[in-house]
Amino acid sequence: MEILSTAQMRAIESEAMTSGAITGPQLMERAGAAVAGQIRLAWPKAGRATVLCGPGNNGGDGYVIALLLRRAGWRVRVLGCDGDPGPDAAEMRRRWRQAGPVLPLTPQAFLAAPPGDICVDAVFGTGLTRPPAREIAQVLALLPGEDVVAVDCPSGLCLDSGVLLGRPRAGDAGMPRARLTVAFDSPKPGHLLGLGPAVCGRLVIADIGLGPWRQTAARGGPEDRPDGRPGLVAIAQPATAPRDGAARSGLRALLAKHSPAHKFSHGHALILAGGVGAGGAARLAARAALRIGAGLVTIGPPAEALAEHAGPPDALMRRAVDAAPDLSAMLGDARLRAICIGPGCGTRRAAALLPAALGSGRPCVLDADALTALAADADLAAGLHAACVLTPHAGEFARLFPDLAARLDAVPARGPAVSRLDVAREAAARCGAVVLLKGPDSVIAVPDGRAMIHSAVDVPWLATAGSGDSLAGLIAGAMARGVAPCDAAGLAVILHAMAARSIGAGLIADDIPDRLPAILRGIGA
Ligand SMILES: NC(=O)C1=CN([C@@H]2O[C@H](COP(=O)(O)OP(=O)(O)OC[C@H]3O[C@@H](n4cnc5c(N)ncnc54)[C@H](OP(=O)(O)O)[C@@H]3O)[C@@H](O)[C@H]2O)[C@@H](O)CC1
Ligand SMILES: Nc1ncnc2c1ncn2[C@@H]1O[C@H](COP(=O)(O)OP(=O)(O)O)[C@@H](O)[C@H]1O
Ligand SMILES: [K+]
Repeated sequence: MEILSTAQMRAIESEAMTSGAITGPQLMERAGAAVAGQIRLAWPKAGRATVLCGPGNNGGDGYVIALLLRRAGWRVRVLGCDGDPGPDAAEMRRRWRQAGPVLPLTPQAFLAAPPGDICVDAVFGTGLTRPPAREIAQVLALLPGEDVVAVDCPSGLCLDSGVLLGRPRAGDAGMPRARLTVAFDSPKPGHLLGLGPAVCGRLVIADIGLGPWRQTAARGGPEDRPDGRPGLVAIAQPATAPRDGAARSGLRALLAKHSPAHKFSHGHALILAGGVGAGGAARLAARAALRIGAGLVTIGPPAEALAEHAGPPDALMRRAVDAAPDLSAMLGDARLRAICIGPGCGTRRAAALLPAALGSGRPCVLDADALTALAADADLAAGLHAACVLTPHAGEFARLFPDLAARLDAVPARGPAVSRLDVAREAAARCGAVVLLKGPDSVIAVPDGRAMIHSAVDVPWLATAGSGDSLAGLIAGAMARGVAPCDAAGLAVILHAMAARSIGAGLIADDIPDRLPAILRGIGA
């Protein structure tokens, strides 16, 4: 599935209307009908609804919804803004007024009667530019506790970033929480990033017939994009991937093994390990690299720690890597196709080995201590190249790119707010490598501007020691198999979350690699 920025969405909408194939009011009718249809599915018995209509087209959708619910037997109360909402929304408001009044959008009017079974939040959508203020803010503050259906998004959420404008990014006190959000055509970044998933509740993406224009836009080069970004942002969402035929076949294509290949055709991955007592992280990575199908996996600790790796899996090869010359000698074998450096490695060891690893030009995952080493030494960062995948969590990202992290931390006063997508893209462009910014909302960014968002908010058990190590191993294993760095990162985050989801509560990082055979079987790989 693809996601669109709000600028891209507006451009596609305007292209559709300019084509003459569809008018603004028709699009609004489709949007309103989609929301009303979802409400009737979720609440089959007609009840009472309060519909809050804002000053723009989101409000216009609200008037359509009000009218359709009323026709379906609901008792509907509408609170709306004065002023000119634009021609399409004005037409919908006029149609509603033939059926009922528009009360002022004030806390007094809202509290004058019970809100009913549901409140429809059609105040702000993609056009939010600043934090809701005054009476509108007061009304929105009354919504928590009600059953809210949000049109496009809960009002106040910046759909480009997933932050609530005017509020600290982490704070969620009193934030709006919809039970259901119906958005149009494609998800926006804010549905998946930051607080988006928590405030949107169940997200339904409604098709309103813009597909042909979206596809035209998707073919355009960077210069064609309204926000100057190349192409559209691809989304990898594990919750939909297993059911989505195209996504499944995409995963299958990356994972398939064909006869008559031999083990070296599936690549050899080297997982560099740390010193005595620090081998667990690298072993988790190595196990994951084996499970994702690398033909061979070698773990490379210093000689003094080699004995620690004598236990299973027996499939794992061991070879001492004491210093950079040992690594360079190993990398003389062209069959060694990918390197993973960082998990449990120790910062000094990572710093010592990185020049040889990066200088080889081999696909390379840099995680944990390798990222810390990188942050401390600009010369090391100069060796990064397009086949490198950096896998920082938020803390490591802040060490590597303190200025970008500071922009992300600032309280967003205006929309669109800076997003994790923006900073990951900037970081990738700056360092010339793939950046996987980890978290419940992981972002994968490629130096040319392509990006993916992967939401794993439903698997909080992934936040456990060693989980990132297994992810790094999955990426290294996939790259050893010849999967492109960006695809390897995307594939790995999907499989990682699918494995975690299938384990559920009680998950520890050791379980993740061992769950892969079942997951791969399910995909049909
Ligand atoms: N794109 C599509 O394909 C389709 C889109 N559709 C619908 O249109 C929605 C987008 O409509 P929209 O562009 O009119 O913006 P919307 O979110 O209604 O609000 C913006 C208005 O509020 C204002 N404003 C902003 N912030 C404010 C604040 N804090 N406090 C007060 N005012 C504030 C802002 O004006 P400003 O003051 O910034 O100049 C503007 O007037 C979209 O979410 C979807 O529901 C569907 O109908 C059909 C298909
Ligand atoms: N709340 C969360 N929900 C879902 N996934 C998460 C959450 N927090 C972290 N993750 C994922 O778990 C992994 C944790 O990696 P990391 O922070 O490097 O852990 P470690 O260093 O202990 O291995 C990453 O893949 C990250 O995307
Ligand atoms: K809304």
